[in-house]
Amino acid sequence: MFPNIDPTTTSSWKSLQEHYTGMREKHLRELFIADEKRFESLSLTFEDILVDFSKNRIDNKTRALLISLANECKLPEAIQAMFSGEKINGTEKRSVLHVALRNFSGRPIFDGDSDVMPEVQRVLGQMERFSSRIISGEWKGYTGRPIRHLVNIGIGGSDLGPVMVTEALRPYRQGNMEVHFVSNVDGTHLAETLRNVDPEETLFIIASKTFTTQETMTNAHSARDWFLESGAGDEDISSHFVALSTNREGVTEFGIDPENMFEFWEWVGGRYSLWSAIGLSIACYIGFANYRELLMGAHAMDEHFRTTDLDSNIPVVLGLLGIWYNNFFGCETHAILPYDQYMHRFAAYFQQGDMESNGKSTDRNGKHIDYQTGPIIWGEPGTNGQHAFYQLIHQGTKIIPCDFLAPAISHNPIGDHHVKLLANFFAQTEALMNGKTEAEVREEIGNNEELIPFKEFAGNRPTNSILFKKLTPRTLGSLIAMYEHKIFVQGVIWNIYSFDQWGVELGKQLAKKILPELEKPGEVSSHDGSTNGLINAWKKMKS
Ligand SMILES: O=P(O)(O)OC[C@H]1O[C@H](O)[C@H](O)[C@@H](O)[C@@H]1O
Repeated sequence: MFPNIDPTTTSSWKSLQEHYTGMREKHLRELFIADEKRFESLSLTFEDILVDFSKNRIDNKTRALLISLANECKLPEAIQAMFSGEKINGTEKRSVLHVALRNFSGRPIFDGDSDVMPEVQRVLGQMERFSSRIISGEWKGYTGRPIRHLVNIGIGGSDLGPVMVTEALRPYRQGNMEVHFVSNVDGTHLAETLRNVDPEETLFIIASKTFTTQETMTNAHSARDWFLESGAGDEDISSHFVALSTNREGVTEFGIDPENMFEFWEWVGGRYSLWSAIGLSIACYIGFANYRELLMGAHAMDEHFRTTDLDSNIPVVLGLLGIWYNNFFGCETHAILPYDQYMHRFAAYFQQGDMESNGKSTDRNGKHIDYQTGPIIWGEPGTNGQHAFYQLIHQGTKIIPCDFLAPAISHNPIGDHHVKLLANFFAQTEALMNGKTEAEVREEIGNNEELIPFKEFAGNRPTNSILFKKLTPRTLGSLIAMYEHKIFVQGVIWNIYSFDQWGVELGKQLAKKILPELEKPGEVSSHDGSTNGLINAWKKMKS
Protein backbone atom coordinates (compact mmCIF):
# COMPACT_ATOMS: atom_id res chain seq x y z
CA MET A 1 0.00 0.00 0.00
CA PHE A 2 1.25 3.45 -0.85
CA PRO A 3 1.79 5.43 2.35
CA ASN A 4 -0.34 8.42 3.25
CA ILE A 5 1.33 10.25 6.10
CA ASP A 6 1.45 13.97 6.90
CA PRO A 7 5.20 14.45 7.39
CA THR A 8 4.72 17.27 9.87
CA THR A 9 3.00 14.90 12.31
CA THR A 10 5.99 12.58 12.54
CA SER A 11 8.34 12.69 15.51
CA SER A 12 11.33 13.05 13.15
CA TRP A 13 9.85 16.25 11.72
CA LYS A 14 9.63 17.73 15.20
CA SER A 15 13.14 16.59 16.03
CA LEU A 16 14.39 18.10 12.78
CA GLN A 17 12.78 21.42 13.69
CA GLU A 18 14.60 21.45 17.03
CA HIS A 19 17.82 20.27 15.46
CA TYR A 20 17.58 23.01 12.83
CA THR A 21 17.78 25.79 15.40
CA GLY A 22 21.23 24.52 16.38
CA MET A 23 22.38 23.74 12.87
CA ARG A 24 21.49 27.08 11.37
CA GLU A 25 24.18 28.67 13.58
CA LYS A 26 26.88 26.27 12.47
CA HIS A 27 29.26 27.11 9.66
CA LEU A 28 30.38 24.52 7.15
CA ARG A 29 33.96 25.52 7.90
CA GLU A 30 33.52 24.38 11.51
CA LEU A 31 31.87 21.15 10.41
CA PHE A 32 34.89 20.30 8.26
CA ILE A 33 37.29 21.14 11.07
CA ALA A 34 35.31 18.99 13.50
CA ASP A 35 35.34 15.95 11.22
CA GLU A 36 38.35 15.19 9.11
CA LYS A 37 36.60 12.31 7.42
CA ARG A 38 33.60 14.36 6.39
CA PHE A 39 34.22 13.97 2.66
CA GLU A 40 34.59 10.18 2.99
CA SER A 41 31.47 9.80 5.11
CA LEU A 42 29.32 12.26 3.20
CA SER A 43 29.92 11.17 -0.37
CA LEU A 44 28.60 8.23 -2.36
CA THR A 45 29.68 6.61 -5.58
CA PHE A 46 27.67 4.86 -8.20
CA GLU A 47 29.51 3.38 -11.19
CA ASP A 48 31.39 6.35 -12.71
CA ILE A 49 29.51 8.93 -10.68
CA LEU A 50 30.70 10.51 -7.44
CA VAL A 51 28.16 12.44 -5.40
CA ASP A 52 29.81 14.61 -2.77
CA PHE A 53 27.25 16.02 -0.37
CA SER A 54 29.70 16.95 2.36
CA LYS A 55 29.32 20.68 1.62
CA ASN A 56 25.82 20.64 3.07
CA ARG A 57 24.72 22.13 6.36
CA ILE A 58 24.25 18.78 8.00
CA ASP A 59 25.96 16.60 10.55
CA ASN A 60 25.52 12.94 11.42
CA LYS A 61 22.47 13.73 13.48
CA THR A 62 20.80 15.59 10.61
CA ARG A 63 21.44 12.66 8.35
CA ALA A 64 20.03 10.19 10.87
CA LEU A 65 16.93 12.31 11.49
CA LEU A 66 16.26 12.73 7.77
CA ILE A 67 16.54 8.98 7.28
CA SER A 68 14.14 8.38 10.13
CA LEU A 69 11.75 10.89 8.56
CA ALA A 70 11.90 8.82 5.38
CA ASN A 71 11.20 5.69 7.38
CA GLU A 72 8.34 7.26 9.28
CA CYS A 73 6.87 8.38 5.96
CA LYS A 74 7.29 4.79 4.76
CA LEU A 75 9.51 5.59 1.82
CA PRO A 76 10.67 1.96 1.39
CA GLU A 77 7.02 0.89 1.03
CA ALA A 78 6.43 3.67 -1.49
CA ILE A 79 9.39 2.59 -3.61
CA GLN A 80 8.14 -0.96 -3.51
CA ALA A 81 4.65 0.22 -4.51
CA MET A 82 5.92 2.06 -7.58
CA PHE A 83 8.05 -0.84 -8.83
CA SER A 84 5.26 -3.32 -8.26
CA GLY A 85 2.83 -1.41 -10.44
CA GLU A 86 0.47 -0.15 -7.76
CA LYS A 87 -1.78 2.63 -9.05
CA ILE A 88 0.16 5.31 -7.22
CA ASN A 89 -1.07 8.08 -9.53
CA GLY A 90 -4.26 8.20 -7.49
CA THR A 91 -6.14 11.04 -9.18
CA GLU A 92 -5.80 9.40 -12.59
CA LYS A 93 -5.90 5.85 -11.20
CA ARG A 94 -2.75 4.85 -13.04
CA SER A 95 0.40 2.91 -12.34
CA VAL A 96 3.66 4.79 -12.75
CA LEU A 97 5.99 2.52 -14.62
CA HIS A 98 8.67 4.45 -16.47
CA VAL A 99 11.03 2.02 -14.73
CA ALA A 100 9.53 -0.76 -16.88
CA LEU A 101 10.63 1.03 -20.06
CA ARG A 102 14.25 0.44 -19.07
CA ASN A 103 13.87 -2.81 -17.21
CA PHE A 104 16.63 -5.12 -18.41
CA SER A 105 16.46 -7.38 -15.36
CA GLY A 106 14.34 -10.05 -17.00
CA ARG A 107 11.78 -9.65 -14.21
CA PRO A 108 8.17 -9.04 -15.18
CA ILE A 109 6.59 -5.73 -14.20
CA PHE A 110 2.85 -5.69 -13.76
CA ASP A 111 0.22 -3.10 -14.50
CA GLY A 112 -2.79 -4.71 -12.82
CA ASP A 113 -2.69 -8.35 -13.89
CA SER A 114 -0.66 -7.97 -17.03
CA ASP A 115 3.08 -8.02 -17.43
CA VAL A 116 3.94 -4.93 -19.46
CA MET A 117 7.37 -6.17 -20.50
CA PRO A 118 6.40 -8.00 -23.73
CA GLU A 119 4.74 -4.83 -25.06
CA VAL A 120 7.71 -2.68 -23.98
CA GLN A 121 10.06 -5.03 -25.81
CA ARG A 122 7.86 -5.09 -28.90
CA VAL A 123 7.99 -1.29 -29.24
CA LEU A 124 11.72 -1.20 -28.48
CA GLY A 125 12.19 -3.73 -31.29
CA GLN A 126 10.12 -1.58 -33.63
CA MET A 127 12.20 1.48 -32.68
CA GLU A 128 15.41 -0.44 -33.22
CA ARG A 129 14.42 -1.61 -36.71
CA PHE A 130 13.09 1.77 -37.72
CA SER A 131 16.04 3.81 -36.45
CA SER A 132 18.53 1.53 -38.14
CA ARG A 133 16.66 1.89 -41.46
CA ILE A 134 16.68 5.67 -41.08
CA ILE A 135 20.36 5.85 -40.16
CA SER A 136 21.51 3.39 -42.85
CA GLY A 137 19.54 5.26 -45.53
CA GLU A 138 17.47 2.20 -46.33
CA TRP A 139 14.34 4.21 -45.46
CA LYS A 140 13.80 6.56 -48.38
CA GLY A 141 11.88 9.78 -48.78
CA TYR A 142 9.35 10.13 -51.58
CA THR A 143 11.96 11.04 -54.20
CA GLY A 144 14.26 8.20 -53.20
CA ARG A 145 16.62 10.26 -51.05
CA PRO A 146 17.59 9.13 -47.54
CA ILE A 147 16.42 11.01 -44.46
CA ARG A 148 18.84 13.62 -43.20
CA HIS A 149 16.56 15.80 -41.05
CA LEU A 150 14.44 14.68 -38.14
CA VAL A 151 11.80 17.17 -37.04
CA ASN A 152 10.23 16.23 -33.70
CA ILE A 153 6.94 18.03 -33.21
CA GLY A 154 5.84 17.86 -29.57
CA ILE A 155 5.72 19.92 -26.39
CA GLY A 156 6.33 19.46 -22.66
CA GLY A 157 7.37 15.89 -21.99
CA SER A 158 7.12 15.09 -25.68
CA ASP A 159 9.82 17.64 -26.42
CA LEU A 160 12.02 18.50 -23.45
CA GLY A 161 13.48 15.03 -22.90
CA PRO A 162 14.45 14.41 -26.53
CA VAL A 163 15.83 17.96 -26.82
CA MET A 164 17.90 17.65 -23.67
CA VAL A 165 19.24 14.18 -24.51
CA THR A 166 20.05 14.81 -28.18
CA GLU A 167 21.91 17.97 -27.15
CA ALA A 168 23.73 16.18 -24.34
CA LEU A 169 24.72 13.27 -26.57
CA ARG A 170 25.70 15.15 -29.72
CA PRO A 171 29.11 13.44 -29.77
CA TYR A 172 27.23 10.20 -30.50
CA ARG A 173 25.35 11.56 -33.51
CA GLN A 174 25.18 9.13 -36.43
CA GLY A 175 26.41 10.24 -39.85
CA ASN A 176 25.30 13.73 -40.75
CA MET A 177 21.82 13.42 -39.27
CA GLU A 178 20.31 16.69 -38.05
CA VAL A 179 17.58 16.85 -35.44
CA HIS A 180 15.17 19.76 -34.98
CA PHE A 181 12.46 20.39 -32.43
CA VAL A 182 9.28 22.34 -32.92
CA SER A 183 7.26 22.85 -29.76
CA ASN A 184 5.86 26.38 -29.57
CA VAL A 185 2.54 27.14 -31.22
CA ASP A 186 4.15 30.44 -32.22
CA GLY A 187 4.42 29.99 -36.00
CA THR A 188 7.95 31.31 -35.84
CA HIS A 189 9.18 28.07 -34.36
CA LEU A 190 7.88 25.99 -37.25
CA ALA A 191 8.73 28.56 -39.94
CA GLU A 192 12.33 28.96 -38.80
CA THR A 193 12.77 25.20 -38.60
CA LEU A 194 11.31 24.50 -42.03
CA ARG A 195 13.67 27.05 -43.52
CA ASN A 196 16.53 24.69 -42.71
CA VAL A 197 15.13 21.40 -44.01
CA ASP A 198 14.39 19.86 -47.37
CA PRO A 199 11.01 18.07 -47.52
CA GLU A 200 12.48 15.25 -49.58
CA GLU A 201 14.95 14.41 -46.81
CA THR A 202 12.83 15.17 -43.74
CA LEU A 203 11.05 12.87 -41.33
CA PHE A 204 8.39 14.48 -39.16
CA ILE A 205 8.00 12.75 -35.82
CA ILE A 206 4.71 13.78 -34.27
CA ALA A 207 5.15 13.19 -30.56
CA SER A 208 2.13 13.47 -28.32
CA LYS A 209 0.94 11.14 -25.61
CA THR A 210 -2.65 12.27 -26.00
CA PHE A 211 -2.48 13.37 -29.66
CA THR A 212 -4.83 16.21 -28.75
CA THR A 213 -2.42 18.89 -27.50
CA GLN A 214 -3.28 22.12 -29.26
CA GLU A 215 0.28 23.25 -29.98
CA THR A 216 1.41 19.90 -31.34
CA MET A 217 -1.66 19.30 -33.47
CA THR A 218 -1.45 22.80 -34.94
CA ASN A 219 2.23 22.40 -35.77
CA ALA A 220 1.66 18.90 -37.17
CA HIS A 221 -1.12 20.08 -39.49
CA SER A 222 0.94 23.03 -40.71
CA ALA A 223 3.96 20.78 -41.27
CA ARG A 224 1.80 18.42 -43.30
CA ASP A 225 0.43 21.32 -45.39
CA TRP A 226 3.99 22.54 -46.01
CA PHE A 227 5.04 19.03 -47.04
CA LEU A 228 2.11 18.65 -49.46
CA GLU A 229 2.67 22.14 -50.89
CA SER A 230 6.25 21.19 -51.65
CA GLY A 231 5.03 18.83 -54.36
CA ALA A 232 4.52 15.63 -52.41
CA GLY A 233 1.22 13.74 -52.59
CA ASP A 234 -0.99 12.22 -49.90
CA GLU A 235 0.54 8.83 -50.64
CA ASP A 236 3.96 10.20 -49.65
CA ILE A 237 2.90 11.06 -46.12
CA SER A 238 3.64 7.53 -44.94
CA SER A 239 7.34 7.85 -45.72
CA HIS A 240 7.68 11.26 -44.03
CA PHE A 241 5.37 11.23 -41.00
CA VAL A 242 5.42 8.94 -38.01
CA ALA A 243 3.59 9.26 -34.70
CA LEU A 244 4.53 8.53 -31.10
CA SER A 245 1.42 8.27 -29.01
CA THR A 246 -0.95 6.35 -26.79
CA ASN A 247 -3.90 7.44 -28.96
CA ARG A 248 -4.25 5.12 -31.95
CA GLU A 249 -7.53 6.65 -33.11
CA GLY A 250 -6.16 10.19 -33.05
CA VAL A 251 -3.13 9.10 -35.05
CA THR A 252 -5.23 7.38 -37.70
CA GLU A 253 -7.55 10.36 -37.95
CA PHE A 254 -4.57 12.62 -38.60
CA GLY A 255 -3.71 10.42 -41.59
CA ILE A 256 -0.69 8.61 -40.23
CA ASP A 257 -0.61 4.93 -41.08
CA PRO A 258 -0.91 2.91 -37.81
CA GLU A 259 2.09 0.95 -39.18
CA ASN A 260 4.06 4.14 -38.62
CA MET A 261 2.85 4.56 -35.09
CA PHE A 262 5.08 3.86 -32.11
CA GLU A 263 2.95 3.16 -29.15
CA PHE A 264 3.29 3.83 -25.46
CA TRP A 265 0.90 3.57 -22.56
CA GLU A 266 -1.07 5.49 -19.99
CA TRP A 267 1.28 4.41 -17.24
CA VAL A 268 4.09 6.48 -18.81
CA GLY A 269 3.91 10.04 -17.50
CA GLY A 270 4.65 12.71 -20.12
CA ARG A 271 7.65 14.05 -18.21
CA TYR A 272 8.96 10.50 -17.76
CA SER A 273 8.52 9.48 -21.37
CA LEU A 274 11.89 9.88 -23.06
CA TRP A 275 12.44 6.19 -22.27
CA SER A 276 9.37 5.24 -24.31
CA ALA A 277 8.54 5.68 -28.00
CA ILE A 278 8.95 9.41 -27.31
CA GLY A 279 12.68 8.63 -27.49
CA LEU A 280 12.46 7.79 -31.21
CA SER A 281 14.19 11.02 -32.28
CA ILE A 282 17.00 10.17 -29.85
CA ALA A 283 17.36 6.65 -31.26
CA CYS A 284 17.41 7.95 -34.85
CA TYR A 285 19.99 10.59 -33.96
CA ILE A 286 22.48 8.66 -31.80
CA GLY A 287 21.64 5.13 -32.97
CA PHE A 288 19.66 2.50 -31.13
CA ALA A 289 22.70 0.93 -29.43
CA ASN A 290 23.46 4.25 -27.74
CA TYR A 291 19.79 4.77 -26.89
CA ARG A 292 19.79 1.35 -25.26
CA GLU A 293 22.88 2.35 -23.25
CA LEU A 294 20.95 5.40 -22.01
CA LEU A 295 18.14 3.09 -20.88
CA MET A 296 20.61 0.69 -19.28
CA GLY A 297 22.20 3.53 -17.31
CA ALA A 298 18.76 4.47 -16.03
CA HIS A 299 18.00 0.85 -15.19
CA ALA A 300 21.21 0.56 -13.19
CA MET A 301 20.14 3.63 -11.18
CA ASP A 302 16.67 2.09 -10.73
CA GLU A 303 18.26 -1.00 -9.23
CA HIS A 304 20.40 1.13 -6.94
CA PHE A 305 17.30 3.05 -5.84
CA ARG A 306 15.21 -0.08 -5.36
CA THR A 307 17.74 -2.13 -3.44
CA THR A 308 20.11 0.18 -1.54
CA ASP A 309 19.60 1.13 2.11
CA LEU A 310 18.16 4.60 2.49
CA ASP A 311 21.32 5.89 4.09
CA SER A 312 23.51 5.19 1.06
CA ASN A 313 20.83 5.53 -1.58
CA ILE A 314 21.80 8.49 -3.79
CA PRO A 315 18.34 9.68 -4.90
CA VAL A 316 17.09 9.29 -1.32
CA VAL A 317 19.96 11.30 0.12
CA LEU A 318 19.53 14.05 -2.49
CA GLY A 319 15.78 14.12 -1.94
CA LEU A 320 16.14 14.40 1.83
CA LEU A 321 18.71 17.17 1.56
CA GLY A 322 16.20 19.05 -0.57
CA ILE A 323 13.56 18.58 2.15
CA TRP A 324 16.01 19.86 4.78
CA TYR A 325 16.53 23.13 2.91
CA ASN A 326 12.99 23.51 1.60
CA ASN A 327 11.11 22.78 4.80
CA PHE A 328 13.50 23.76 7.58
CA PHE A 329 15.75 26.47 6.13
CA GLY A 330 12.86 27.88 4.09
CA CYS A 331 14.77 27.84 0.79
CA GLU A 332 12.50 28.48 -2.15
CA THR A 333 14.65 27.49 -5.10
CA HIS A 334 17.19 24.91 -6.13
CA ALA A 335 19.78 25.47 -8.87
CA ILE A 336 21.11 22.80 -11.23
CA LEU A 337 24.44 23.94 -12.64
CA PRO A 338 26.10 21.60 -15.13
CA TYR A 339 29.70 22.38 -16.03
CA ASP A 340 29.21 20.79 -19.43
CA GLN A 341 27.98 22.74 -22.41
CA TYR A 342 26.31 19.64 -23.83
CA MET A 343 24.03 19.62 -20.79
CA HIS A 344 22.73 23.10 -21.46
CA ARG A 345 19.07 21.95 -21.41
CA PHE A 346 19.44 19.76 -18.33
CA ALA A 347 18.03 22.30 -15.87
CA ALA A 348 15.21 23.19 -18.26
CA TYR A 349 14.34 19.52 -18.53
CA PHE A 350 14.10 19.17 -14.77
CA GLN A 351 12.02 22.30 -14.49
CA GLN A 352 9.23 20.24 -15.94
CA GLY A 353 10.38 17.02 -14.26
CA ASP A 354 10.39 18.52 -10.81
CA MET A 355 7.99 21.46 -10.89
CA GLU A 356 5.20 19.67 -12.74
CA SER A 357 5.59 16.69 -10.42
CA ASN A 358 5.86 18.36 -7.05
CA GLY A 359 4.28 21.77 -7.62
CA LYS A 360 1.19 20.75 -5.62
CA SER A 361 -0.63 22.11 -2.60
CA THR A 362 -3.15 19.35 -1.95
CA ASP A 363 -2.11 16.22 -0.09
CA ARG A 364 -3.06 12.64 -0.86
CA ASN A 365 -6.25 13.02 1.18
CA GLY A 366 -7.41 16.00 -0.86
CA LYS A 367 -6.56 18.39 1.98
CA HIS A 368 -4.85 21.74 1.51
CA ILE A 369 -1.23 21.58 2.64
CA ASP A 370 0.24 24.04 5.13
CA TYR A 371 3.91 23.15 4.55
CA GLN A 372 6.16 23.82 1.59
CA THR A 373 6.34 21.39 -1.35
CA GLY A 374 8.31 21.49 -4.62
CA PRO A 375 11.04 24.09 -5.04
CA ILE A 376 11.57 26.37 -8.02
CA ILE A 377 14.15 24.67 -10.22
CA TRP A 378 16.45 26.72 -12.37
CA GLY A 379 19.97 26.82 -13.71
CA GLU A 380 22.34 27.32 -16.60
CA PRO A 381 25.66 25.80 -17.46
CA GLY A 382 28.87 26.91 -15.81
CA THR A 383 30.93 28.88 -16.32
CA ASN A 384 28.39 31.18 -18.03
CA GLY A 385 26.21 31.43 -14.94
CA GLN A 386 29.19 32.64 -12.91
CA HIS A 387 29.22 35.83 -14.95
CA ALA A 388 25.49 36.29 -14.65
CA PHE A 389 23.59 35.21 -11.54
CA TYR A 390 26.17 33.65 -9.18
CA GLN A 391 26.62 37.00 -7.41
CA LEU A 392 23.25 36.47 -5.75
CA ILE A 393 24.10 32.89 -4.79
CA HIS A 394 27.33 34.10 -3.14
CA GLN A 395 26.23 37.28 -1.43
CA GLY A 396 22.47 37.65 -1.80
CA THR A 397 20.02 37.39 1.07
CA LYS A 398 18.64 34.06 -0.10
CA ILE A 399 20.15 30.65 0.42
CA ILE A 400 20.11 28.71 -2.82
CA PRO A 401 21.15 25.08 -2.57
CA CYS A 402 22.95 24.12 -5.78
CA ASP A 403 23.92 20.97 -7.60
CA PHE A 404 27.18 21.31 -9.50
CA LEU A 405 27.70 18.63 -12.16
CA ALA A 406 30.82 18.05 -14.23
CA PRO A 407 32.53 15.37 -16.32
CA ALA A 408 36.14 14.46 -15.50
CA ILE A 409 36.90 14.02 -19.20
CA SER A 410 35.68 16.28 -21.98
CA HIS A 411 34.47 15.14 -25.39
CA ASN A 412 36.37 18.10 -26.78
CA PRO A 413 39.83 18.16 -25.24
CA ILE A 414 41.03 21.41 -26.77
CA GLY A 415 44.12 22.92 -25.15
CA ASP A 416 43.58 23.63 -21.48
CA HIS A 417 39.84 24.38 -21.72
CA HIS A 418 38.74 21.48 -19.59
CA VAL A 419 41.13 22.04 -16.70
CA LYS A 420 40.06 25.65 -16.66
CA LEU A 421 36.42 24.61 -16.62
CA LEU A 422 37.06 22.24 -13.73
CA ALA A 423 39.16 24.76 -11.84
CA ASN A 424 36.06 26.95 -11.86
CA PHE A 425 33.81 24.04 -10.86
CA PHE A 426 35.95 23.27 -7.78
CA ALA A 427 36.51 26.94 -6.99
CA GLN A 428 32.85 27.85 -6.91
CA THR A 429 31.74 25.24 -4.40
CA GLU A 430 34.77 26.04 -2.25
CA ALA A 431 34.00 29.76 -2.36
CA LEU A 432 30.32 29.17 -1.62
CA MET A 433 31.23 27.09 1.38
CA ASN A 434 34.08 29.10 2.88
CA GLY A 435 33.18 32.60 1.90
CA LYS A 436 35.77 35.15 2.89
CA THR A 437 36.26 36.32 6.45
CA GLU A 438 37.01 39.87 7.47
CA ALA A 439 40.57 38.83 8.34
CA GLU A 440 41.04 37.36 4.88
CA VAL A 441 39.72 40.52 3.26
CA ARG A 442 42.10 42.65 5.35
CA GLU A 443 44.98 40.49 4.30
CA GLU A 444 44.01 41.04 0.68
CA ILE A 445 43.22 44.74 0.63
CA GLY A 446 44.79 46.08 3.78
CA ASN A 447 42.80 48.20 6.18
CA ASN A 448 40.57 49.80 3.58
CA GLU A 449 37.71 50.00 6.09
CA GLU A 450 35.14 51.23 3.61
CA LEU A 451 35.46 48.27 1.28
CA ILE A 452 35.72 45.51 3.85
CA PRO A 453 31.99 44.89 4.36
CA PHE A 454 31.42 44.61 0.62
CA LYS A 455 34.23 42.17 0.04
CA GLU A 456 33.33 39.93 2.94
CA PHE A 457 31.41 36.75 2.05
CA ALA A 458 29.55 34.84 4.72
CA GLY A 459 29.90 31.56 2.82
CA ASN A 460 28.04 28.61 4.35
CA ARG A 461 26.14 28.16 1.08
CA PRO A 462 25.26 24.51 0.53
CA THR A 463 26.18 22.58 -2.61
CA ASN A 464 26.25 19.04 -3.95
CA SER A 465 29.08 18.19 -6.35
CA ILE A 466 28.30 15.48 -8.85
CA LEU A 467 31.42 14.48 -10.68
CA PHE A 468 31.30 11.81 -13.36
CA LYS A 469 33.88 10.31 -15.64
CA LYS A 470 32.46 11.27 -19.03
CA LEU A 471 29.08 12.22 -20.41
CA THR A 472 28.25 8.88 -22.04
CA PRO A 473 24.73 7.65 -22.82
CA ARG A 474 24.93 5.31 -19.83
CA THR A 475 26.01 8.00 -17.41
CA LEU A 476 23.41 10.43 -18.68
CA GLY A 477 20.74 7.73 -18.24
CA SER A 478 21.85 7.22 -14.64
CA LEU A 479 21.89 10.94 -13.90
CA ILE A 480 18.40 11.47 -15.27
CA ALA A 481 17.02 8.51 -13.32
CA MET A 482 18.80 9.80 -10.21
CA TYR A 483 16.88 13.09 -10.42
CA GLU A 484 13.61 11.32 -11.31
CA HIS A 485 13.85 9.25 -8.15
CA LYS A 486 14.88 12.25 -6.07
CA ILE A 487 11.62 13.88 -7.18
CA PHE A 488 9.73 10.71 -6.25
CA VAL A 489 11.29 10.65 -2.78
CA GLN A 490 10.28 14.23 -2.12
CA GLY A 491 6.73 13.64 -3.37
CA VAL A 492 6.40 10.74 -0.93
CA ILE A 493 7.62 12.78 2.03
CA TRP A 494 5.35 15.72 1.12
CA ASN A 495 2.48 13.26 0.75
CA ILE A 496 1.41 14.60 -2.63
CA TYR A 497 0.53 13.03 -5.95
CA SER A 498 3.65 13.58 -8.06
CA PHE A 499 2.34 12.07 -11.28
CA ASP A 500 -0.63 14.21 -12.24
CA GLN A 501 -0.65 17.84 -13.44
CA TRP A 502 -4.12 19.30 -12.99
CA GLY A 503 -2.72 22.78 -12.60
CA VAL A 504 -1.94 23.10 -16.29
CA GLU A 505 -5.54 22.44 -17.34
CA LEU A 506 -7.25 25.72 -16.48
CA GLY A 507 -5.10 27.82 -18.80
CA LYS A 508 -5.73 25.35 -21.61
CA GLN A 509 -9.51 25.48 -21.07
CA LEU A 510 -9.56 29.26 -21.02
CA ALA A 511 -7.43 29.48 -24.18
CA LYS A 512 -10.01 27.28 -25.93
CA LYS A 513 -12.78 29.57 -24.81
CA ILE A 514 -10.92 32.74 -25.79
CA LEU A 515 -9.83 31.55 -29.26
CA PRO A 516 -13.26 31.98 -30.94
CA GLU A 517 -13.61 35.37 -29.28
CA LEU A 518 -10.38 36.45 -30.95
CA GLU A 519 -11.51 35.13 -34.30
CA LYS A 520 -14.85 36.96 -34.20
CA PRO A 521 -15.00 40.70 -34.89
CA GLY A 522 -16.25 43.11 -32.23
CA GLU A 523 -15.48 43.96 -28.65
CA VAL A 524 -15.33 41.33 -25.94
CA SER A 525 -17.04 41.82 -22.59
CA SER A 526 -17.31 38.34 -21.09
CA HIS A 527 -14.18 38.52 -18.89
CA ASP A 528 -12.80 40.60 -16.07
CA GLY A 529 -11.84 44.18 -16.82
CA SER A 530 -8.18 43.50 -17.47
CA THR A 531 -8.72 40.51 -19.76
CA ASN A 532 -11.45 42.33 -21.72
CA GLY A 533 -9.22 45.39 -21.95
CA LEU A 534 -6.26 43.42 -23.22
CA ILE A 535 -8.26 41.49 -25.81
CA ASN A 536 -9.92 44.64 -27.09
CA ALA A 537 -6.61 46.49 -27.21
CA TRP A 538 -5.12 43.63 -29.23
CA LYS A 539 -8.04 43.76 -31.66
CA LYS A 540 -7.34 47.44 -32.28
CA MET A 541 -3.57 47.02 -32.44
CA LYS A 542 -3.61 44.30 -35.08
CA SER A 543 -5.89 46.13 -37.45
O1 LIG B 1 2.38 14.49 -25.06
P1 LIG B 1 1.18 15.36 -24.98
O2 LIG B 1 -0.08 14.60 -24.69
O3 LIG B 1 1.05 16.20 -26.23
O4 LIG B 1 1.38 16.35 -23.77
C1 LIG B 1 2.38 17.30 -23.74
C2 LIG B 1 2.47 17.99 -22.40
O5 LIG B 1 1.30 18.77 -22.20
C3 LIG B 1 0.63 18.86 -20.98
O6 LIG B 1 0.16 20.17 -20.85
C4 LIG B 1 1.32 18.42 -19.73
O7 LIG B 1 1.43 19.46 -18.80
C5 LIG B 1 2.68 17.81 -19.95
O8 LIG B 1 2.92 16.92 -18.89
C6 LIG B 1 2.75 17.07 -21.24
O9 LIG B 1 4.03 16.50 -21.37
